[in-house]
Amino acid sequence: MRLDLDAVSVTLGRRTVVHDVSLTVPAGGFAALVGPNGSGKSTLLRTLYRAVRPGSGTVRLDGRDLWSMPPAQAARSVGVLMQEQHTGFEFTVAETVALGRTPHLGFFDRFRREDHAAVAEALDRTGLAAFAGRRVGQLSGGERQRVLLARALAGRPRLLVLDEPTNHLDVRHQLDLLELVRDLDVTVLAALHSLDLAATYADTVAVLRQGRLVAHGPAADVLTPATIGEVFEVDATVPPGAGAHGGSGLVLRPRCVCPDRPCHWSCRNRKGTLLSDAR
Ligand SMILES: Nc1ncnc2c1ncn2[C@@H]1O[C@H](COP(=O)(O)OP(=O)(O)OP(=O)(O)O)[C@@H](O)[C@H]1O
Repeated sequence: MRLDLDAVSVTLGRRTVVHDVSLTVPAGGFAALVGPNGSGKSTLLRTLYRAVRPGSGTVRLDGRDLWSMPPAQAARSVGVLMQEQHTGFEFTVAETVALGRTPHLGFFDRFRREDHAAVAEALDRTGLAAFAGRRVGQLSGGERQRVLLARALAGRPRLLVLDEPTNHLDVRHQLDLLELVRDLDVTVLAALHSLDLAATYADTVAVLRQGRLVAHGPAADVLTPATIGEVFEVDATVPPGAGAHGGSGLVLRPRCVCPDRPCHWSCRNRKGTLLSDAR
């Protein structure tokens, strides 16, 4: 399913936090969304699962306006793994994953064979089949994250929206999750904080800064020292040979931007100047 964002802007309260973002992810493509804290990644993703309506611009799935679709059709098309998503701790893993079938069921419908099959497949793909009868409240944070991914997959979405999906996961499970996502026959837009994971797994990387899209393209073109240094306000270098085995190859160090504007808290700490001294 092709995803097109066309000049999407979002205003929250009185502040416009996403400005005129246009980008396309082709059917089956995997785009990573990177940017500093507060740059608007989650807000942009929320427009894709109809949690926040754009103030202007359109979101289209295979050419159809997502916000004009019946809600159930939109819910069937888009699977979501949000940051800090809550689950009923008393439910078992299988019951939680089964909730992913809700958009496919009418109010009085019982589970059909295809619903059971979708749940079993999602449990299997995420390595949770052995956990099916465990209560979600008895799982670790990382295991719960996998349950939420399985719930999203159980809906057999055609667009998967992931907001920091590797939160809580150890390094092995971060790689497992992104390998799984990359190999799905699904279009993916994922906010990621790790530039290395974005470079390794995504087909393209979109960079947001203060709500504006500043670059979108293959990682090698986008994750350059100049762009990343400017957007994240860090010193970025690529040592010779770095990146040859995957990842961005970037080595990042904090940068002092004090001459341009009030001293950032981290460089103030490095210089040993306390906030109270600076006032
Ligand atoms: N409900 C809200 N009302 C007003 N402003 C909000 C609201 N939610 C978020 N914001 C602001 O919108 C901006 C973008 O937030 P958003 O969560 O989209 O950023 P982000 O890039 O996902 O950040 P992070 O990397 O920290 O998760 C931030 O400045 C945030 O303070």
